[in-house]
Amino acid sequence: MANQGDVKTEPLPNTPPTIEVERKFTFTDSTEDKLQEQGASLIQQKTFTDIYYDVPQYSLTLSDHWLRQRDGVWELKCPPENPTTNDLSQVTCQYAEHVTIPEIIAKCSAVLGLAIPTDSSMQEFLTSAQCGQFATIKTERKSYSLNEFSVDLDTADFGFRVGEIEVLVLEENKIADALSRIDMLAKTLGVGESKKLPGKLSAYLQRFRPEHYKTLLQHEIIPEVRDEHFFC
Ligand SMILES: Cc1ncc(C[n+]2csc(CCOP(=O)(O)OP(=O)(O)OP(=O)(O)O)c2C)c(N)n1
Ligand SMILES: [Mg+2]
Repeated sequence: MANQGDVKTEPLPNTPPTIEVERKFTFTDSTEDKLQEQGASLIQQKTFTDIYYDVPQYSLTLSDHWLRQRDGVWELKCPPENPTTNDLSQVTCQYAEHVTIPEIIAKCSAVLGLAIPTDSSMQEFLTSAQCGQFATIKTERKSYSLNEFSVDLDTADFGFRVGEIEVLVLEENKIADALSRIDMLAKTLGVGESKKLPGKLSAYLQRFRPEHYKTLLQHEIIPEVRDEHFFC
């Protein structure tokens, strides 16, 4: 995660992308007790709003590129250059997170096959690419810290709840190790599901953008969302 604090600062140029290795899980009231038993401390409780963007043909999300503004700050989550593939990558996600505008424009333009100058503003990029908003999600997040892990318990405004264990790594050769450490913690917390769980955006699309959801599901970009994933 990047730039989620209350103070919005422009990221420094040439900030290397961090790689987020994360695993989603379904949480219950007892999850917080288990976290605290393991020595986790509640470090933050906050609310934020994400606005996601794509072109009408869904080209960005079909390429697993997730362009959003979180409380007004631009972020792009996309696959790392060299993702790790092993058994644990079936239940865990790896994303590079870009936060500098030139990088975001370069990555998105490449996916869209457009030559948009990287010194454009985001507004110029959106107009040239015909890119618009497709989802707005308000999340209440409780963040726990446990050793190198960050554990987020998210409740979205449309009745969807999901937990995430996350480790940030700076180099791709550290991904495999992060995957197995996340797996150990998931088992300790009793949340070691055997397949990927959908996140908030997948659930949002299933409920509010069925055409977009069906297209991403058919291309195996997102996992299937079932009714039991919602709590109201
Ligand atoms: C299990 C799974 N869910 C969603 C996707 C598609 N997808 C990938 S990124 C992505 C964008 C949303 O990322 P996510 O981590 O679910 O949101 P959030 O927790 O609010 O952001 P954070 O604070 O962690 O930055 C999507 C839909 C996928 N490939 N696999
Ligand atoms: Mg996440």
